[in-house]
Amino acid sequence: MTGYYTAAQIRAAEEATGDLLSGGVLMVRAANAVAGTVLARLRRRGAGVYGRRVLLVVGAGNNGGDALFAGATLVRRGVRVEALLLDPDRAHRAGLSAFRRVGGRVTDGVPQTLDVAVDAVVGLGGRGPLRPQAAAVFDVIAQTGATVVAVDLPSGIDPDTGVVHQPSVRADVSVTFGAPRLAHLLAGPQCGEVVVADIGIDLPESSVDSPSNTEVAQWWPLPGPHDDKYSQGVVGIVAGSATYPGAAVLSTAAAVAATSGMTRYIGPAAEQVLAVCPEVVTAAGVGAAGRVQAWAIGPGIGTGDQAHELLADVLAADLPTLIDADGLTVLARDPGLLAGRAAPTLLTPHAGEFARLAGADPTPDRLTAVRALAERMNATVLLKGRITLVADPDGRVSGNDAGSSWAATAGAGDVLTGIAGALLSAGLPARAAGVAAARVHGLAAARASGGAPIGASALRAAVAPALRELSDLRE
Ligand SMILES: NC(=O)C1=CN([C@@H]2O[C@H](COP(=O)(O)OP(=O)(O)OC[C@H]3O[C@@H](n4cnc5c(N)ncnc54)[C@H](O)[C@@H]3O)[C@@H](O)[C@H]2O)[C@@H](O)CC1
Ligand SMILES: Nc1ncnc2c1ncn2[C@@H]1O[C@H](COP(=O)(O)OP(=O)(O)O)[C@@H](O)[C@H]1O
Ligand SMILES: [K+]
Repeated sequence: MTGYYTAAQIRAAEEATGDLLSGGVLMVRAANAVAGTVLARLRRRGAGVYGRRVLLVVGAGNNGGDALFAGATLVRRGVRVEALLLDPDRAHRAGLSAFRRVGGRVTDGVPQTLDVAVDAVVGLGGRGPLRPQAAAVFDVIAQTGATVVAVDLPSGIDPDTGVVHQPSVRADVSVTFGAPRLAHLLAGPQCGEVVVADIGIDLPESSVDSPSNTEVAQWWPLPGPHDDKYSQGVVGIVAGSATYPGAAVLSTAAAVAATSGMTRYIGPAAEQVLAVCPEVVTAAGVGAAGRVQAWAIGPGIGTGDQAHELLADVLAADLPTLIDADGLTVLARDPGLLAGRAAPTLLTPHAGEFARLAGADPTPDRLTAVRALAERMNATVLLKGRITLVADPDGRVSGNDAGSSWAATAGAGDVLTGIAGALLSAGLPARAAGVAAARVHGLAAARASGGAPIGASALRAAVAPALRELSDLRE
């Protein structure tokens, strides 16, 4: 599990090292990591590092200090390094003299040919957008095609909320120290590859995490020698309508693909569902469904009285329940439906449904917003998007970066509902079910796409190949 930290947590851990911080040892370690990352990127762009060109864009704080010490190391390796000081009077003193001592040059402009640009404008101390002077520098850098290495995190991104201010730096790689910051999850696509360097600081367990693929693979329920169709979880899907039969097909078929065991379907699209998945067991209503270990309700059910009645029936069963799409719209009008529930509830809104439930848009600070709604609803809330965030009422959050945005297509949410519902029925806790489903959903989207746009049916069809790939990681 990778934990993500606030700036205050990182600063506290640095301070706890005492002499290592005050004596500059931490900064030397950080600088070594920056130099190592720059050298690796220079090698990736072509043979040798001697004579290659690197520009350090240096701000007024310790973030700039990291880059100047790294620059000194690079100069000693024969790299042609120049430093552009945004605020020369406030540049890190010791760093600047170390850089100058070995022959590092200070410059006023961006060289025309450049291999790597180092963003050391601001790190944990950054507030607000990139100022105009720095923004103009990075505009010119973009034209050189240089690889952008961010020290700690790209400047212009809030370390704790991941808010990407405009303008801000977009990095190819971010090299950070001790542990990733919240921004590396919340603004993942802006950070590029994240390299975490050990600088010898200790951190407590984080309340925000993201599982590795191996962890997701270990959690995933697979049939064992003593399993039968009931022991692995039966999920009941309530979805679809005469207007939206597709939602029923996508969510039910996704549940069938996600786990073994049994999938039941309740709704008016039984014929269409059976045409795609003859293994699904259909029933006339929630009460007539027979044995079910978890419910997933909402895609395409409509928002009228009948949908309300269905949701009330499902919730009254007090089994683990996922509520999505129209189910969320109904719930937003009558949040009392959740009263008295003991079983886990997983709400899976996109931004619009979130706003209906919370009364306000989840942006810009999605982490705070999803935590607040989970606490208020006393339910686990999965906020969809490129970065999916799954919050428990106690404030713990698991996140997933889909890695690409091919899943941003109509019906993809129905597929997520089926996958997560199946995991709930297998007994996974709501937050784990949500984040594991989001991970496989993202992998399936990337796999189905291969660079071309896809529809939700293709995404659903790629769930099995994605799971096959994951199962290779099981120990
Ligand atoms: N203190 C240490 O020994 C260590 C510090 N580390 C580095 O130090 C960084 C934190 O250093 P600081 O606390 O000095 O803070 P930063 O260097 O991140 O930024 C602080 C400076 O930037 C200015 N600033 C804030 N927002 C700005 C904006 N949008 N545009 C332009 N300027 C802005 C502030 O006025 C302040 O002068 C970390 O991110 C990390 O890179 C690491 O080297 C580990 C050890
Ligand atoms: N930009 C994006 N990148 C990756 N995944 C995304 C992106 N936008 C949405 N998704 C994912 O795709 C699905 C879309 O769900 P939803 O908005 O409910 O669509 P629908 O209701 O049409 O099925 C969710 O799983 C969501 O997390
Ligand atoms: K930076």
